[in-house]
Amino acid sequence: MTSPALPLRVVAAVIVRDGAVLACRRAPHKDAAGRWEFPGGKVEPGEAPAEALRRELREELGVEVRVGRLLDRSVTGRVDLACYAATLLGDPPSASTDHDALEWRRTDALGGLDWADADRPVVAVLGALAANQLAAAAVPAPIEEEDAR
Ligand SMILES: Nc1nc2c([nH]c(=O)n2[C@H]2C[C@H](O)[C@@H](COP(=O)(O)OP(=O)(O)OP(=O)(O)O)O2)c(=O)[nH]1
Repeated sequence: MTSPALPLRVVAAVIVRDGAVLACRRAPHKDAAGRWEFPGGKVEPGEAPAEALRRELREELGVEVRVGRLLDRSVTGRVDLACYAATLLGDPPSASTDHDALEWRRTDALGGLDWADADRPVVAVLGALAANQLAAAAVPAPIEEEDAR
């Protein structure tokens, strides 16, 4: 008898800068090519979510981030996606190993993109946040490593 596949534990960063967030389009060589998402990836065994997120952003965008609050965690199909607000510690990324387009957008302008199904809940959360709430969420929580374990 086969058991249902376990959810895939994925973390993603909503990087906040000057009132906008970074949306990324999956490159042609990735699954779900052409769909928009927030940068991140799979959590490895034994890794804390914030640690996985910092590793993924270093690998794919070449940036260092400070991880802030958990904005949303939802399971959609096989994907268990936890999205954290984050801020850049240096310059913004100019390219990605996993994406063929990077766009800074205000949260009220995210709806026009073709988002991955798993990202729709966080896009709805972002659409309902005021600019000051978004900025506050990007400030790191003192217990960031414990969030959403
Ligand atoms: N990074 C990321 N992945 C997402 C999002 N929404 C969503 O459904 N996914 C899915 C796509 C993939 O099935 C999975 C994560 O894959 P990935 O390709 O980004 O992760 P990875 O770097 O660890 O994987 P890999 O290239 O080693 O296979 O989660 C999102 O907003 N960000």
